[in-house]
Amino acid sequence: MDRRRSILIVGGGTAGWLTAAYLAKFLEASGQGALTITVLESPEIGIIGVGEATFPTIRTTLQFLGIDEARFIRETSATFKQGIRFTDWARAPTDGRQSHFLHPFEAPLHPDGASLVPYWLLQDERDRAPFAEAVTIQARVAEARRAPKRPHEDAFTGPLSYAYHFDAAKLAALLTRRATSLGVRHLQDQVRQVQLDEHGAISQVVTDANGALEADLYIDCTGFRAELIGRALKARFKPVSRWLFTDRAVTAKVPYAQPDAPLESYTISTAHEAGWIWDIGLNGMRGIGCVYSSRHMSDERAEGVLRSYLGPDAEPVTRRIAFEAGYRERQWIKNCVAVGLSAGFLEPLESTGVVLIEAAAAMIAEFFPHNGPIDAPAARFNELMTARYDNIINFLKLHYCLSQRPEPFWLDNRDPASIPERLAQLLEQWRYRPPSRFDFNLDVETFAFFNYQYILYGMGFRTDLTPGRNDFPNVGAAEKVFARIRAYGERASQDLPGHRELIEQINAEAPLPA
Ligand SMILES: Cc1cc2nc3c(=O)[nH]c(=O)nc-3n(C[C@H](O)[C@H](O)[C@H](O)COP(=O)(O)OP(=O)(O)OC[C@H]3O[C@@H](n4cnc5c(N)ncnc54)[C@H](O)[C@@H]3O)c2cc1C
Repeated sequence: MDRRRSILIVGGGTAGWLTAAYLAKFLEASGQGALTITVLESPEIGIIGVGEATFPTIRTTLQFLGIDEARFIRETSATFKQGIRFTDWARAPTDGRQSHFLHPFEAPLHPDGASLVPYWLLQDERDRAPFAEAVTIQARVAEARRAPKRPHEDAFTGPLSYAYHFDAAKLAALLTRRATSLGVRHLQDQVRQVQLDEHGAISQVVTDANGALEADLYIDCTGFRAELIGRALKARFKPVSRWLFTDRAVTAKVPYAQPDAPLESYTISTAHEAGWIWDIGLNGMRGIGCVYSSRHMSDERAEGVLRSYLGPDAEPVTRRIAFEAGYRERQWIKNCVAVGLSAGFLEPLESTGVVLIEAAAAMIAEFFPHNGPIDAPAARFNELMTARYDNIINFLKLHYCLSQRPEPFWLDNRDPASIPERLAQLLEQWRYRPPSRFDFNLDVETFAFFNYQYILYGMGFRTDLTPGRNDFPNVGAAEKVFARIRAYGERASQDLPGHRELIEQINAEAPLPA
């Protein structure tokens, strides 16, 4: 067959434009430029416009797309993200005293192939350094409000791993420009009807202004509306609310109190009685959202929790978003594949929405059948994506089920019946040994063993190695490495530029020609 195959992407949020740009670039990069790709989006419906925090994979994706890092930072009001700081998750504040721990992106230092983790576990709990601070210099650097890189360093790389916080609407606009420059066709229109053929595949989508449109592959990026995969093809949605309870968010954007207010290079996640609050420092604005379980908290109470977090002087315009935690087990059916919120959404914790889009886009690009049945990759795609969702559920649940907070939401989260079986098995094993890379199948994981270690030991989980203490004889050598991490961390906190300073410097540079 020498006819060019065509792809119609319905939806122009992060999912639609990232997938479009990725496919266009991949096909160009691999010299197979024989496809037509169209994005159809409805300006009336608009995009969800949340999703401001990302995971380090985004650097590789943006670099692959050929987007200049400085331009990306300027055009999306982006800041650097070195991890997440969890406040009041392990226990509720007492007498106003809060507890916190950091989940940094940088893996624990692993000198000469030997893990430091057993040696940290065997230290005296009463006076050892917090886990993240003991095993990586990134904790000190982030807490000192330093950037993960210096201005002269190459794009998308630096001494420390990082992702970004950005304005989601501005990212969609930037991706639109990039995708169209790669040859993606852009239609602004609304799909009113999706027609199926006698085999149950999509035969055409009917739009207001462009009539009926046909393609070989339809990519559903219509967000929670799931117009193609859900409404037309009736792909079953698998709710996961028995494990993950949050289902609402009330969000606000607020200006900084002063132009030189501290700019954190981590997402602040503060637990409350029935969920948590995200606080994301963008350039010029803070994005804040209160995530909660409607079974445990009313909408009015959630708004009150958000307002008291913001303080008496803030007058935010708030927005309420309802979601149902879950995903579609069949995300690729016949000639339709879903990417983004139409495929599933768990909750905002640990910023997995955009990572799942990146994973799906990369898989569609590599699997794309240039000839033969268009649904040939469907079974494998569905297997890999659902495994990814299931594994993320385990990681998210870990944050909730280890908490010692006393409120009903947190007690319900500790109920063994609410803990997925695989996670319960792992937790049992981790009482006797720390998480290992062999616990996970990396092809279908978003989070590695060390991400689990940061959460476990940040939350105060105990892995008891004391009966086998003699199996870890290199205490002296380990202590020297801990001291080196401390010293390097202090030096890096002096040497690296301030986070706000670096963001301001990048924004002050002359923009590149378009
Ligand atoms: C409260 C909340 C917080 C989140 N926080 C994060 C986070 O911090 N990090 C992260 O990675 N992810 C986060 N996410 C997920 C993230 O927002 C999404 O993964 C991401 O924005 C992608 O959305 P989307 O493109 O699938 O959908 P949308 O942005 O909703 O886009 C849907 C598109 O489809 C179009 N459309 C719909 N129906 C039609 C039709 N009939 N005809 C034509 N066009 C149509 C719309 O116009 C729009 O262009 C969060 C999600 C929620 C709900």
